Amino acid sequence: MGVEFLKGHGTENDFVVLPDPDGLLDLTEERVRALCDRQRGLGADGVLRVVRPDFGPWFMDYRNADGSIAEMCGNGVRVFVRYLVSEGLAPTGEFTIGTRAGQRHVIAHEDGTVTVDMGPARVFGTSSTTLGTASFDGVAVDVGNPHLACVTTTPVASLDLLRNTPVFDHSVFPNGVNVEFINVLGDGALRMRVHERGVGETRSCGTGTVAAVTSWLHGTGQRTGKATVDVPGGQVSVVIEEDTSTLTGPAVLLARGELDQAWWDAF
Ligand SMILES: N[C@@H](CCC[C@H](N)C(=O)O)C(=O)O
Repeated sequence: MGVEFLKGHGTENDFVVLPDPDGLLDLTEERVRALCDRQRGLGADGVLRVVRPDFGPWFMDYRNADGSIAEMCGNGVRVFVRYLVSEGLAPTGEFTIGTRAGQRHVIAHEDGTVTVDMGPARVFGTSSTTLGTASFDGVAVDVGNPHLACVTTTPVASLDLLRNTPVFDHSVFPNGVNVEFINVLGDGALRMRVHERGVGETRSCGTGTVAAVTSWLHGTGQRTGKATVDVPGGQVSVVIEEDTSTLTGPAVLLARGELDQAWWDAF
């Protein structure tokens, strides 16, 4: 028997899902890197290991494509929830899951979309980033994981995030940072591109969209509000409240199979 896997995505932020209810898989950094590699592995932005702890709700063990561990992944939660519901491990409707950033209340809707209570989005300062020769000012936002969310009038479609890696201030972000570039399309309508810590550019980042809306509101002197966020992989909706935030968007499972045991054992 090989290792069971599924492949899924949330607005094209894609994940390998590894069901591991009893926590038996030895998910090393090297295995994560191999799984996420788009040539020698299945290819993904990250891995979601599905674990059932002795106490408490199903736990999402999230890993970035480079093998690093992150506290939270908003798109990952939606895909994780879709997996639990499709397997009959959780009901359509409301329940709670565990993440490294704490427990998250979710709603699995009948139409396949998922709403995630993302917890508070906390502004903890301002900073800037350099991309190539251009500099962007932004707001530092903690959504369980760190973000630098930069609202800019430079069309985000024109940015070269493939050849350029955002340079950031390590004294503000000692553990690295996810960097968002945001255009305001209208009241309550944003467009975003993102360079994720531990991955590179992705086609969507759920926590990043929450940071983006928080940054836009902050810039307009508001603490609460809502917006849709267009990302290269689709669109999500974000609501920012005083004490918490929610993210709603699609979640897709597209394949399942078995990893060859010899391939797994090679790492
Ligand atoms: N794509 C995720 C965020 C994943 C973690 C991030 N790369 C980090 O290191 O903090 C999302 O949808 O939120």
